[in-house]
This record gives sequence, structure tokens and C-alpha cells, in this order.
Amino acid sequence: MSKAPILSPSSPFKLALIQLAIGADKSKNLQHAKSKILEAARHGANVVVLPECFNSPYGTNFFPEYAEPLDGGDSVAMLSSAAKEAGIYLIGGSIPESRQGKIYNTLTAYDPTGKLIGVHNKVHLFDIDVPGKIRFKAKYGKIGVGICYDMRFPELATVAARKGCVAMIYPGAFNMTTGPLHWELLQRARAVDNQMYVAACSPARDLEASYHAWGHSTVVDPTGAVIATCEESETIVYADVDPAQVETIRSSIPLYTQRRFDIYDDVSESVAFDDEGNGTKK
Ligand SMILES: NC(=O)CCC(=O)C(=O)O
Repeated sequence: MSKAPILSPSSPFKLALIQLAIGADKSKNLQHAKSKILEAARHGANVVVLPECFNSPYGTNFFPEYAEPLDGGDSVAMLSSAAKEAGIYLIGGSIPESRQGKIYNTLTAYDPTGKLIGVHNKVHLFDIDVPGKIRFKAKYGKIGVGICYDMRFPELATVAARKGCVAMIYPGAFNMTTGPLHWELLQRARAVDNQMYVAACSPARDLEASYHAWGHSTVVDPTGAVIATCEESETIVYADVDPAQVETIRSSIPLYTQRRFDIYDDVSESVAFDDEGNGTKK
């Protein structure tokens, strides 16, 4: 038998997923993203999410041209000022980040003062081991993050859930083949396995672009039910997230006290987190 994870004090919040139309002009992408963040805040959102690679067309071939450092980069400056102006927590999708001669697919998160509170490098793409900040603490509770393909690897969500996260949020850009097959299924799987909210935020589909994103930004509740979704065009998906629902489902179906770590290992025990939420392998 195992102990239930201790959920951090948390309160309901309105989540907004911005399914952004993205073009080739980086400064237009930044301006457009900012206007959509402010729109979501005007509609009452407390936590706002952008898609994977929101400042560039999707594709690693675009990375060298669009990559920028986090320190002093235009995208981070825009995201920080938008979070502050809107007064919201912002999960700033991801951007190609240049650092010490390498390029990363990097998610940054901000608090309502515009302070950078989390950085996550997409784990399941590059064959490297970068300690990831897979969760951050918002006043609404702890929120875990991954980027797109990370969603296929259940361990990240399981570690986040067992460390007390109420939601797992993935900026992502599935395509027209794997989107219909697995986009929703994976979110529902992560939600039902971990009894937590799961959301994924895609770019809008652009048939003129070389990569056709699936769209269908979605929010799933801790029972595995889809509570908000959309089609492929630019839109904002809103959902009310109530962390009390996480506790309710965990009490009704008490997986968290019935696990048999005497027979198999607790994957979350293999990760150590510091006070900032940085995860490293023990
Ligand atoms: N951007 C991505 O990581 C795409 C992942 C994807 O499409 C998948 O099926 O997984």
C-alpha cells in the first residue's frame, strides 16, 4: 500500500488554451500572441497557454532561423510583459531556444507579475539529458508541464501527479496522421491514470504551411472526460479547473492508496525536486 500524495493548497481557476494562427513573420507572431493573451484575460482566464513553437512555423528546419536566447530574447520579453499586463499565469508555449551553440525546444512560464517561474526543455526529442523543470507552483496549485511528444511518455505525468500537481499541461503540435489517432486518447489516458486535469494546446491548422497541425486544443478532467475542445481553426478554448475534483475522484477511486510499491517501484521516487521545482534523477 502507498501513501496518497499531498496536494498543495489550491483553488479553482479558469484555463485558456490559445489555438494560435502562426505565420512566417516572427514579430507578427509575437504581437498576435500578445493580443490573444490579453483577450483571454479579458474573458476571465487566470492561466493562459500558448502552443508549441508559437513564434515560428513548425519544423526543426525553422529552428536555426527563429531561435533566440531566453536572456534578452524578444519572445521572453513579450511573454513576460503580456503576463504582467494581463495579470495572469502564462505557460508560454514553446520557442526554439539558442544556448551555448545548441538549440532547444523550450517552454517558459510566468507569474502575474511577469516573473519567469519555470523553464522546461522538451525531453523526448533530443538525445540528451537536460534536467527539466517539469512543474511550477501557481497560487491555484502545482501545475506540471511537458511539450507535445512528452505526452506519449506516461512517466512525466505520473511523477508530476505523485508530487502533488493538479494538472498537466502540454503545448503541442500533433499532425494529421497522429492527431486523429492519439491526441485526445493520450490526454484522456494521462488524466485517468493520474486522476488529474490534462490540457493540450495546439497551433491552428495552416494548410499553406509545410506542417499541418491537428488543432483540437483540449481540456480533460480528472475522470478522463473531455470538458472543452475545438476544431482546427484559430480559437481560444476555456475550461473551469477545480482542484477539488482531483481530490474527489482520488477518494472515490483510491488508486493513490492502493498502489503496490512492495511489488513494483514508485517512478516518482527516482526524481528529486529542489524548492524551485527543478527535477533531477536521484
Ligand atoms: N511536435 C511533436 O512532438 C509531434 C508529436 C506527434 O505528432 C506525435 O504523434 O507524438
